[in-house]
Amino acid sequence: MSIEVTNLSFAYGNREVLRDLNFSIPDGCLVNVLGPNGVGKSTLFRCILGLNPHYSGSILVNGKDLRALSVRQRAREISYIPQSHASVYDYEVIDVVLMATGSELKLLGTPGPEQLQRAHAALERIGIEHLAHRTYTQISGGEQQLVLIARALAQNARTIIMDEPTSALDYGNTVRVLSCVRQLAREGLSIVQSTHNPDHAFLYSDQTMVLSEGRLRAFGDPKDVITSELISELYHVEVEVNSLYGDKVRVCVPLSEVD
Ligand SMILES: Nc1ncnc2c1ncn2[C@@H]1O[C@H](COP(=O)(O)OP(=O)(O)OP(=O)(O)O)[C@@H](O)[C@H]1O
Repeated sequence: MSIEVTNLSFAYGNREVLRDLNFSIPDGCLVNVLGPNGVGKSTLFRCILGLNPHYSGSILVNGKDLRALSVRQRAREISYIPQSHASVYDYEVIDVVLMATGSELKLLGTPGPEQLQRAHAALERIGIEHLAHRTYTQISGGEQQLVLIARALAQNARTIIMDEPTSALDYGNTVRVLSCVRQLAREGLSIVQSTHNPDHAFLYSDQTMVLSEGRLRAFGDPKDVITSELISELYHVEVEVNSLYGDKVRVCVPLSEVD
């Protein structure tokens, strides 16, 4: 099992954000987490990553409690693409990606040909090999996001958490990245990503998790989970869920636009 969460609750001070969550994510599963702004998606991710260590309940990643591991050991289990970040790396893109391989090196060791090859392969996989020698702080926000995804791949962890990975990407890059993410899950990685677009969850998730008012509102096949009733309840927008191509694809249409 990639991630096992049992009776997880978490509060900032006396403000409870997550309440008694229970779920398991098997290996090779692509999970989309849906829920309104401020519901606690990033907070849940930070608990899983061990960055919010003062939770109650239990979280195991690949059978391990990450709070008990060193930063290096954690990096072998899970990689993380945060929602936003300050562009502090005044390095070439290839060096930013290479940093992901740091957990494998001895103290003060430098990356060797294997790490370099993996970093280039990750850039190629995301379709941005041409950016390898550009300065990270001088590429666009969307390009930086793609670099961070390549960096997560180069880290070689079995589980990846992505906090709204496509929020800064144009339509083409969104489709390319989400379809690459789905392929990575098919190859055995477990990927948990948050999204604000239920259509993405239909297209690019094996399982959809819905958080509402601190609780796990639903978790399962996106076609079972994403209904017009649930979307209306979560976002206070009336939608119709339409089925296309013999129900291979479903899309949400806001009723206010078609009435
Ligand atoms: N460090 C913090 N200290 C106190 N409260 C926090 C902190 N971080 C987040 N919160 C609060 O906890 C709640 C959950 O925040 P979180 O960022 O997890 O939501 P989210 O679902 O990821 O939101 P969004 O979709 O807008 O990114 C929010 O009400 C937020 O204001």
